[in-house]
Amino acid sequence: MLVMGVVNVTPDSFSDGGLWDDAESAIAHALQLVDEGADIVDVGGESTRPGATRPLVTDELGRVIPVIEALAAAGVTVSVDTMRAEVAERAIAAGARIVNDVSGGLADERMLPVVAASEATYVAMHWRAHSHNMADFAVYDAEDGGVVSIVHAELQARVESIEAAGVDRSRLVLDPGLGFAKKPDHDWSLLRGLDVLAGLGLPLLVGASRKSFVGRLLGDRGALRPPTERDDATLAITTWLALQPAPVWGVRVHDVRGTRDALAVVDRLTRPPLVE
Ligand SMILES: Nc1nc2ncc(COP(=O)(O)O)nc2c(=O)[nH]1
Repeated sequence: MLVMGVVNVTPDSFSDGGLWDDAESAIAHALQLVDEGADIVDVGGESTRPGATRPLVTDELGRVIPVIEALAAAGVTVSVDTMRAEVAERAIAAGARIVNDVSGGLADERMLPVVAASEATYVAMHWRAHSHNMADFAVYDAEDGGVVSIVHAELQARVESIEAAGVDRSRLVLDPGLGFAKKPDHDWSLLRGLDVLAGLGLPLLVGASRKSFVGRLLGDRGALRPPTERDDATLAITTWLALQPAPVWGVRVHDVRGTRDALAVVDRLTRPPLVE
């Protein structure tokens, strides 16, 4: 299971906005995550939390490109977290080897041609435009099999479009998009239904870290547990994922050190004994 560390170079991300919205501190934080055991660093310049105002492309580029250049030059495997083709293109040129597109190619019609023209790995996440329209959620409950079967079908459709655009499936990773156009119950159902999504035959990336469905579980009297106090519960999810018969390709996390600790424990307890 790969560990993808999150570096949001944004002033307004939901869990760590503004902590390192300048290149120098973002680079330092990313290198620290690598020291703590991150296999990949995911650099994002646009907050995806509900209601966030979109930065200009120039602002998003200004945030992520200097960070990606420095990290790639330092030998770090970098993914760029962007919905914009221009940002993906410039990030690949700067050394990013993965394009992490929360829209799965739906937000920018130029994205798939850009990815097709590259050798980058493409993470396509399940997403719905205008995903915070409450009406979107009802459909998950209306149909039998619920959210898992609908996300499976919608991801399958994305895979077909992505392949048709010339991106070989060997470069594809899928992601259920926890917290995007879903209610908390849907997120928990998707975690429990990852084996169904694995039936798509592609690696899965899971981004549960600090998400609001975790905050709601831990909160009391209706209040959400604050994002920075959700890491322990996130580790429990990561541990549970690592114990599944077919563990996912990777987890996208803020707490890399804790994740590595949890995976070390799982490995020690599940590793076949050298001698009986
Ligand atoms: N592939 C993928 N990318 C993502 N990017 C941002 C966020 C929002 O969380 P953040 O604000 O902590 O980055 N979540 C995901 C996710 O779940 N999967």
